Amino acid sequence: MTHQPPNPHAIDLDAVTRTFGDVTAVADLDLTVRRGELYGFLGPNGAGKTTTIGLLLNFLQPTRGNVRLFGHDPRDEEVAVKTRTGALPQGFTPYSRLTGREHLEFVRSVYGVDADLDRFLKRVGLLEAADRNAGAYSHGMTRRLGLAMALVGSPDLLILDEPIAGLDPEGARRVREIIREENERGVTVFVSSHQLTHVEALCDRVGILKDGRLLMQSSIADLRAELDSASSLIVTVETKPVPSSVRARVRAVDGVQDARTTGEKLIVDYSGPDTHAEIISELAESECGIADFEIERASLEDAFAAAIDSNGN
Ligand SMILES: Nc1ncnc2c1ncn2[C@@H]1O[C@H](COP(=O)(O)OP(=O)(O)OP(=O)(O)O)[C@@H](O)[C@H]1O
Repeated sequence: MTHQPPNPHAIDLDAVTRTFGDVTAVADLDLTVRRGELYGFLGPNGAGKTTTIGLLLNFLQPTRGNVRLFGHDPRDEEVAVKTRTGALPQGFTPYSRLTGREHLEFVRSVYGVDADLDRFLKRVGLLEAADRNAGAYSHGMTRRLGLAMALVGSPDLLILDEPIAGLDPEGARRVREIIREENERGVTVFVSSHQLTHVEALCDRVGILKDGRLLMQSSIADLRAELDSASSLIVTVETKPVPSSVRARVRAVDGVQDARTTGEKLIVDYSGPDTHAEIISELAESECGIADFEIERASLEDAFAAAIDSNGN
């Protein structure tokens, strides 16, 4: 008998399209998430994140293409997929007449596991409120209850739709910590957000979705390295205005993307570790001279905004 190695991917989307009437929510999406990875699925409102998550959870079916979790198509092998997956969907609302604890008891019975519910309630900070009706929980408490429900079955894959949005700083810190701990014990995590700051410190890799298409995918480390060299040099010149011939010379320096003037300042966008030194020597030799200069580095948040803006806006 030949032994099949386990599929290395927890998630595989192959040319997946999902339309609603004439709206294309997800367009020809290819995306893979390796086992054990912590993947941040980013995009502005309406990008198609919730639709993608609906496809992963088999709440929705693709119009075209294939979805696979651990190598299984959730349409054909729903039980095999569901028993390994814990999910926090975006619109999760608790049953108003059940307590927080009863919600977890329900999930425990569905999964047939012997979970210590107090441990889960404590982890999400709901132990004291566990015997209150969940219908009266605040938004943050509801999200944390949803997260506890996703965890009870000890899943191999967690799919979390905006788990941090709307939480207070303590709630956000707690949820991030839980996500990190789960990932450290080997759980693959797929977490969506419309704010890079919510997931930046957590994720191994991020993908940015817009209009149903993946604009870019990168490890946070690569994104950061790229950005470290993407900066603006802001130069106060000694003699203004800056002649167009000087701007043209600066623009011709390798690594310079743009050079523009505002008042007595010349602003040069550039990338590359040595570019700023070349710009400065070019200007020092010019008729403008340099009175002062500073370097402004782009933030990850800027890059996220730029990636979204650069496409179709
Ligand atoms: N059931 C539906 N019927 C019609 N259009 C839909 C439906 N669900 C989603 N859409 C449309 O698909 C597109 C993607 O929506 P989706 O909810 O997946 O985006 P999102 O990235 O999750 O946005 P948000 O961050 O606002 O939750 C939007 O244009 C939305 O209006």
